[in-house]
Amino acid sequence: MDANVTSPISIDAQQAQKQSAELTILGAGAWGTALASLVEKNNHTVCLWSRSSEMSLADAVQDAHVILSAVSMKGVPSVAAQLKELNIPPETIIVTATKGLDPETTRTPSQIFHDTFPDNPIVVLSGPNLSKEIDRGLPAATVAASSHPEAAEAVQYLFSSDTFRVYSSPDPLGAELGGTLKNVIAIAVGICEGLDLGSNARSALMTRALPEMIRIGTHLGGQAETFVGLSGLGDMLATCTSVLSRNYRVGYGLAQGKSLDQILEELGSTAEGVNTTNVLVQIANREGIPVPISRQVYHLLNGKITPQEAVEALMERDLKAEACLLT
Ligand SMILES: NC(=O)C1=CN([C@@H]2O[C@H](COP(=O)(O)OP(=O)(O)OC[C@H]3O[C@@H](n4cnc5c(N)ncnc54)[C@H](O)[C@@H]3O)[C@@H](O)[C@H]2O)C=CC1
Ligand SMILES: O=C(CO)COP(=O)(O)O
Repeated sequence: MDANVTSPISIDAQQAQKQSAELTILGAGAWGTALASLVEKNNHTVCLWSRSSEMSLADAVQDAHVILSAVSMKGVPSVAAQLKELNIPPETIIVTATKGLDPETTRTPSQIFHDTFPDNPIVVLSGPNLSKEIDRGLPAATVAASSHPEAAEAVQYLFSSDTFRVYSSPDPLGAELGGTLKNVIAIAVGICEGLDLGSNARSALMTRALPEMIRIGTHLGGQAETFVGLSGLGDMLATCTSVLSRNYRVGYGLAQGKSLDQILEELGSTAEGVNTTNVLVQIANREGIPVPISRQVYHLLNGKITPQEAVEALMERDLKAEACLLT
């Protein structure tokens, strides 16, 4: 269900149509709605569009200087394709806030937007940003990353406030992959917590997950240092330690013996880590990248092993030197 049905900021479609919108947000779910509130707080004009809006997509984006996509991964290819039909000017900044991988092509959302709009500046907005905390006005920080520094800066100023601190970065792919890959790790840590394996196990899991994220993230084009920043380690810490995280709750539910279908129905909202795990393992198999933690999550999500067997498989791997971050 779209969160705009019960949204605290309800933007009348016809009124929004008449306004000159600086920013149009596509996707009125939990994250799109929270982002719209942040921008409204800064006195910018924002138009919040969803596929169930009365307003057409063409009307929603016609005056936008910045278009931000906060739809879940499964909606990104079609939203990009619909936008493509609308002759978006090349100076319009396109921001993506989705954390996922396309199952058809294994591309990230920023890669999809870049391929669709090669002349537009693309910015990734990603960080430790649980929307329920943002909705409460609690302090948070995030990253606006782009290979166009002036576009990253524009997005930085659009969203920054006394409760939301935005850092810029020149590494969009690294920022995006950090936010995406940590969802798989949040499922793993949720399992660990659901099994009540203790603080030592949780610490070991999160620490060893970081080189796994860096290994795959750098292979796909991200910069290693980005993964130890807010959009990587920072987001992993937030998501793996909070019951507000839907991905964590997927893992927790699995450890309690619930079926994936039951967990997702109870969540009633997007948990991108499920799809991301499947795509990630597809990439790892294709490219020969070791992803031991993600692989156990994959087996578990696909009903091939029990949570206990996943733990045993990780503990019984060949012994090795801890060595550097990338091994
Ligand atoms: N909720 C959060 O705390 C945060 C979420 N994110 C990411 O933002 C994305 C969206 O998450 P939420 O808003 O939480 O999910 P949600 O489940 O609340 O909302 C998903 C939105 O995507 C839209 N959508 C899905 N398929 C579509 C399609 N084919 N065409 C148009 N719209 C479509 C839905 O209508 C809905 O508005 C996810 O990738 C998530 O990982 C990122 C940071 C924080
Ligand atoms: O990405 C998020 C926080 O940064 C949201 O996490 P969940 O999708 O697991 O709720």
